[in-house]
Amino acid sequence: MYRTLQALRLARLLPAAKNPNKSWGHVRARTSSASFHLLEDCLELNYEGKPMIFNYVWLRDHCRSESSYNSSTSQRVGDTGSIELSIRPESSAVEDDHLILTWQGGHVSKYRLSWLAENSYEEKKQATVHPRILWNSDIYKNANITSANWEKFMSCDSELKKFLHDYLQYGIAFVDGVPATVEATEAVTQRVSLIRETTYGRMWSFTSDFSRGDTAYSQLALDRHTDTSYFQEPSGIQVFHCLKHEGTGGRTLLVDGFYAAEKLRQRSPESFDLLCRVPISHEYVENTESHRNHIRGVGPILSVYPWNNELFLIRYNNYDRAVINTVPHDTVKRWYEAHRELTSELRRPENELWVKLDPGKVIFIDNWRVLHGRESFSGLRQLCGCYLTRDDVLSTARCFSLLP
Ligand SMILES: C[N+](C)(C)CCCC[C@H](N)C(=O)O
Ligand SMILES: O=C(O)CCC(=O)C(=O)O
Ligand SMILES: [Fe+2]
Repeated sequence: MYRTLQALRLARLLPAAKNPNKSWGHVRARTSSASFHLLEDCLELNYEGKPMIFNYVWLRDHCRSESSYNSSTSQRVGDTGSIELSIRPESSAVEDDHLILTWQGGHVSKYRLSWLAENSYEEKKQATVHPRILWNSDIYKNANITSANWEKFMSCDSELKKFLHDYLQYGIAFVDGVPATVEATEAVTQRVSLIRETTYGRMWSFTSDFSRGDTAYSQLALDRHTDTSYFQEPSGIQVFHCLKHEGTGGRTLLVDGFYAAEKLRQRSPESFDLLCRVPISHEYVENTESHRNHIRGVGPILSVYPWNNELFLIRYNNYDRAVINTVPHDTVKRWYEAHRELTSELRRPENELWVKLDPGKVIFIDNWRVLHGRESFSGLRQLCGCYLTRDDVLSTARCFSLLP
């Protein structure tokens, strides 16, 4: 106890700013589980056995006092543009599980130690942003995930929460018993997110009538792919509801793109890195009597968060991939090798989940993760659906505490 107090006093007395030679020195404070010392431009904190470092500008910018932060709107009030970039605290202490810094000019900032720990880079780089269960066909089937029930889904938050939980884990989720109409399909999507209107409409309902300049509007088989890869930000969710099918074939193929990409990362890290680094264009060019579009988006096949290397997006659509003209010939050769390796993983039969979408069954597909395709078919087949925004489904999930 005595030593703790002494250390605290020492920490307060030593003005870090006026002590350049000793700036990284041994200004220490201890409570039962925390110690810290002041370095040249940052503070090193050891909390519950974990070391972490906070820059002084960062600390001033993240002050949670009323004049710096509005806790009822969770918005910053302080002006980051007027913080002295070489700012340093004049005194520092740890008291009651808080770090207390007094800045030049007298402003006092107080940070809960557990808040600092949760928000430290050291913590974030270890943590998974979006925990998931990667699957192949057996893994998915053995998990016995049940579909949500339309009636309950529309009225009961616990049914929606379970659905969202499954959707976040597997990147696909189903609602059963939905009336086979566009209106009911729209209603079911409104529980989850907002519709992303595109050139195909808000809600779309299509047959193989070639009404648009795209092979989706045919009876042909479609290999696994993600949709709207030609958007700078591909659509977050794909919703399908087969309203009618009088004929054969037409099953839906689903492949977990992240399962395949993680296999590639294990087998061939250089190929994985290359697919993360090389930007590729995708294009939607439509020139018919009724529709003219020329949409182009650029981005790598795989995207990972830079701080923890976690995958968050796969764009894979060989139909819509545009001319590659931004990559030198030697890199392009390596890129084709890496693309082939990923394609082989995606095409492994054990990774393919085939489902027949019958009227009543609405599927939600995470279009940033799970690829879809279809078997060729005969007869009249009417499919309706829409794209939904990704930010809003994640927001719904956070409101249920399903994501940090
Ligand atoms: C879903 N819906 C039929 C409306 C549009 C299909 C878009 C097809 C396009 N090749 C793509 O992959 O984005
Ligand atoms: O017809 C289908 O089942 C899906 C076609 C497709 O890939 C799409 O519309 O995005
Ligand atoms: Fe598609």
